[in-house]
Amino acid sequence: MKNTVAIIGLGLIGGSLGLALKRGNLDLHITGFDRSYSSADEAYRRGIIDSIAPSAKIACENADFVLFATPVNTTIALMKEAREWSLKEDVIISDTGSTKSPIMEAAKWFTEQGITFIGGHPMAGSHKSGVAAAKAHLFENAYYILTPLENEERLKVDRLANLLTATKGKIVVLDASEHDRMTAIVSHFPHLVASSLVGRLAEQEIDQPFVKKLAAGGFRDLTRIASADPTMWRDITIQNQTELLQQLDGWLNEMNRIKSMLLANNPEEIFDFFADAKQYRDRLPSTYEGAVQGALYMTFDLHIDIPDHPGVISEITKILAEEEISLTNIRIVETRTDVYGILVISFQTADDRKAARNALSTKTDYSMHIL
Ligand SMILES: NC(=O)c1ccc[n+]([C@@H]2O[C@H](COP(=O)([O-])OP(=O)(O)OC[C@H]3O[C@@H](n4cnc5c(N)ncnc54)[C@H](O)[C@@H]3O)[C@@H](O)[C@H]2O)c1
Ligand SMILES: O=C(O)C(=O)C[C@]1(C(=O)O)C=C[C@@H](O)C=C1
Repeated sequence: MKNTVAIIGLGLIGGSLGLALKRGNLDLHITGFDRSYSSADEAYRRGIIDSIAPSAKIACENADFVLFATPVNTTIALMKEAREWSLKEDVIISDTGSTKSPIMEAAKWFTEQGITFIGGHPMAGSHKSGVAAAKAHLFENAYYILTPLENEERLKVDRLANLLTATKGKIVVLDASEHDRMTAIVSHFPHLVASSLVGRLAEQEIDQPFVKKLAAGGFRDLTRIASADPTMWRDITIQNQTELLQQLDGWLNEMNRIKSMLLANNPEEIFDFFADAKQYRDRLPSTYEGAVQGALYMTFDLHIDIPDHPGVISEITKILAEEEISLTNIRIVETRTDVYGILVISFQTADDRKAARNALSTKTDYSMHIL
């Protein structure tokens, strides 16, 4: 008999999970519920789910796997409602939330009843939200973190991991509090900084209306994530308050250090500050090898969001050849940075890159990004 998977919340992440599970060709029936009927309907029409459930309760009561993909405070509220539901005895419940400790705290009730809840968090996403942005390959090569409670049976974790192999993510098991401490520095705190930088620009614009027109590559790269969904980030910020306060203290110390550096205006000290950051940043595992060139050799990179199959590269290079656009480098990125693109093509000029982007957007459906 087919296993039934219930996905609650059919936005970017729930939709992408549904697509990945479908692509995995597992013998599954996927049912979905979203409080927005139009999202559920779109998910059904795109083949992300096989049926629309009339409520979260009905979706979950028939399910072998439940995946909550709602904003994290909503997930906790739904987990509380689920205490009244008649779930299957051997159901495995998981979530996709960006925070884990409060969710695993709420999960203890399920464990006490003999019901399995294993926290989950795919470390890939976007500033875009909603089912329209869902992609089957969103999680490919990304870390997919699982946070089982201490006494969780290994077999249950394996069953969930087995289901999630369809995402082609790299499954790792972490302790929930360790997870929250790490995501605070690599994801949650940067989000606060990005949004506050945007706030600073908005403030300055009052006196200098022209300033926002000057916000070019640097500002845009650094603040892309500030365009993400405020409900999702409100909930993450509330749930990871303690770690964020720790990060903020560290940041304030760092800003004071920078202030002293600016006051001293010592060229060597300022050079070392930038050089140390560059050295570390260039060595991050997600930094594209070869993307950082010497100052005399500038390249124009196009990041293309592609599924993981070999024909794609020849399809793309064929289009570029037909258009007589030369490329200087092409590489596949094993791990991602802040987009889900995995193919990076470099061009000698901005015009070549523009022409390539135009040609590829006419002839393919792949999303493209210039970082
Ligand atoms: N966006 C990312 O980059 C990203 C990455 C990894 C994990 N996450 C986590 O995944 C979860 C979902 O994020 P997303 O980006 O898919 O958000 P999203 O806004 O794209 O989707 C959330 C969906 O949940 C639905 N929803 C809200 N309340 C509901 C309720 N009570 N019942 C049923 N449906 C409800 C919304 O209508 C929406 O369709 C969040 O917990 C987030 O922290 C997000
Ligand atoms: O790429 C982005 O826009 C994201 O914000 C994705 C991102 C991240 O911070 O890396 C955001 C939240 C998730 O929990 C995981 C991934």
